[in-house]
Amino acid sequence: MSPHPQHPAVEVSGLVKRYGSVVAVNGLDLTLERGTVLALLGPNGAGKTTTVEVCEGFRRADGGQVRVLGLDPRAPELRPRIGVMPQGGGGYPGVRADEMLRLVATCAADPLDPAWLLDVLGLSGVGRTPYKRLSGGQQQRLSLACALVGRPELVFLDEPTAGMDPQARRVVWDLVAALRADGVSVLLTTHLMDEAEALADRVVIVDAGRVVAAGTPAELTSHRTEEQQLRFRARPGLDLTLLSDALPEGMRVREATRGGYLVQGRIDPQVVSTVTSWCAQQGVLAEELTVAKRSLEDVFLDLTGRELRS
Ligand SMILES: Nc1ncnc2c1ncn2[C@@H]1O[C@H](COP(=O)(O)OP(=O)(O)OP(=O)(O)O)[C@@H](O)[C@H]1O
Repeated sequence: MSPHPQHPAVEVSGLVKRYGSVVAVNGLDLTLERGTVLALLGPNGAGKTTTVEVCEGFRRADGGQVRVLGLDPRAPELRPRIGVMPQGGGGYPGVRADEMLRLVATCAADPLDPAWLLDVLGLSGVGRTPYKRLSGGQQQRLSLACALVGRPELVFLDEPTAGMDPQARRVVWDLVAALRADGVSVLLTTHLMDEAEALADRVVIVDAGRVVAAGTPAELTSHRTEEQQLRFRARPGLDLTLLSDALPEGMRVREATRGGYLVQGRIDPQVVSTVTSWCAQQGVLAEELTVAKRSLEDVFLDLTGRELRS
């Protein structure tokens, strides 16, 4: 056995964080294994940023345990080993993009070449542009470059692709995949289900400061393996009582959006036939009929509800 067993990159247990009377994080547990990517998903105000900021050492926990690379998150020796991309940029308004990255690079023992990193992130053309004149997506990419230039073992990315166009998002996704391939551990927050599905080894869904589900994207979406969805479009307001009676017990049918119908349960060929025959009896053509398993977004909405958060 190794004399220095490797600790997980991040270990959080029973984390509690309050802001006055607001309980932002309420007994949250998560583990980020080394060399893997973990995505924290949750509605607005769920406590994702607060959790990440405690792990980064920027906020003090009110309760629970947090270890980062086996250390207290506020330990000074962690600074050169972690990279942080905060939500919403954080650069000095007048500093030029390349100056800012070079400045951060000087703090690292063995930094990446800033010019190369600017090029990888598609920022070479704006290297001389002051931070305040960069677009939101360019500021985000510069912030990511600053998080990575010191060759960290662990990076925290808070909504790394927020405000980016699809091309820039793709560059960031490729970069995160490359980091993982290099053995870097990544803890990211996102609202994008496709981002979590594409990048993360594990997804932790948080709501109201607590974990409501955790697993690989495949585990989360196949939690109820027999559960599938049949969707079709038809004229709005169809009376679904007869269809409901004709379907096997346990199947649910509803008009999920205006004219968009959803049948949930174990979808087999007989069910598809029942739905199309019923449509024929109603004299309607079922358009865009598809059968699919539950997506990560369906799991997320089932767990966290469909109403908007303030
Ligand atoms: N500095 C603060 N002072 C007071 N309350 C705060 C502060 N920061 C966050 N909160 C509150 O704590 C709760 C959790 O916020 P947090 O930013 O951690 O959530 P989040 O999941 O990151 O949300 P979002 O997806 O909108 O970024 C919210 O109710 C928020 O209003």
